Amino acid sequence: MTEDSGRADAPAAVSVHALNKTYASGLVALSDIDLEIRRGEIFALLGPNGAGKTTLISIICGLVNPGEGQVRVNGHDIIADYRKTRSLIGLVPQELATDSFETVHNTVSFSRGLFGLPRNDVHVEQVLRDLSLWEKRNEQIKNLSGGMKRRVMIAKALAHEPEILFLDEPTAGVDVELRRDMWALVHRLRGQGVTIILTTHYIEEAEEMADRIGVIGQGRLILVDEKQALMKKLGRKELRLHLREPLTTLPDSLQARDLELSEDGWQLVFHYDMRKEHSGVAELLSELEDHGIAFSDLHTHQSSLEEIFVSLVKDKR
Ligand SMILES: Nc1ncnc2c1ncn2[C@@H]1O[C@H](COP(=O)(O)OP(=O)(O)OP(=O)(O)O)[C@@H](O)[C@H]1O
Repeated sequence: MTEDSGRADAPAAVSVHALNKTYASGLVALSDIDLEIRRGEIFALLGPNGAGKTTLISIICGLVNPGEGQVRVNGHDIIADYRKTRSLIGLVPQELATDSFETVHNTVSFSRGLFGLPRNDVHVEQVLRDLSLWEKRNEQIKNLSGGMKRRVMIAKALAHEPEILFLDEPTAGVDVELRRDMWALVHRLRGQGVTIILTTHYIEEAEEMADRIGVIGQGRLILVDEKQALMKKLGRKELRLHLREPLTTLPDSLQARDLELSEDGWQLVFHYDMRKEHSGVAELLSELEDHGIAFSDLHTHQSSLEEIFVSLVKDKR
């Protein structure tokens, strides 16, 4: 920890300004990203495959060259102060680095040395114990199961006591036990003041873990919000009623509801918040009955992540 951490005027853990990235192939992976990640928070970058999450965190971690724009880590520029910013960051990548003849303990201990830090067996032991790797400390990495290798990747990322930990798709293909251990570890680290940034394409994962969520789609940061506020926006469900007789217009008393009539007049679509105790569905159905509007079929539908992104992007325009 630096002496200025926790101060109200301390720089953000990560500050990204006007960042653009176009790969050599011509693919625009990031467009005009502005983002501030606060110290000590758990921030989830949520987006579908190919949205640009890995590109963004790889730039912050110094693994991919930024195109245009500025990225600062604890106030230090990632290019001008590369060594400094890299030493503040721990990264658990999506891909497993496999097949090492080195032992678990040495791998984690060497990783610390790569950042120019002195040996610290107490810290390494703590990290290995936290990740249930202590019993395996003398195993060669190549002999470990996939789950254990993933634990080693996390241990390596923590070896140099980073202030900011990046987890790229941390639970993709991970067993329940590791998932649980990982979340416990994340909460412990947060308790120590570590900033945690994770990428995910699961709303549930972002919901379970994060203080704030940034939604990214097609290289654009669509919105950044407190988890509670965002989950409210994402919790919309749709009820679709197929009518017995087509309607030409909605009765006046129904106009105020979040209700749409399809163009052909055969369907009514009602949007409601599944997180609210009173969805309004019962009232709607009884009002329809009062108006003599009968339906032959109904079904409900919860917006998929993809649709939510589409609607969020649309709302932005
Ligand atoms: N080295 C590269 N060269 C060219 N294009 C790339 C490169 N790396 C990624 N891309 C492309 O950039 C876009 C963003 O990829 P990125 O891996 O950042 O997305 P992501 O949100 O992390 O997706 P995923 O969850 O699938 O990892 C994708 O269209 C991807 O194909």
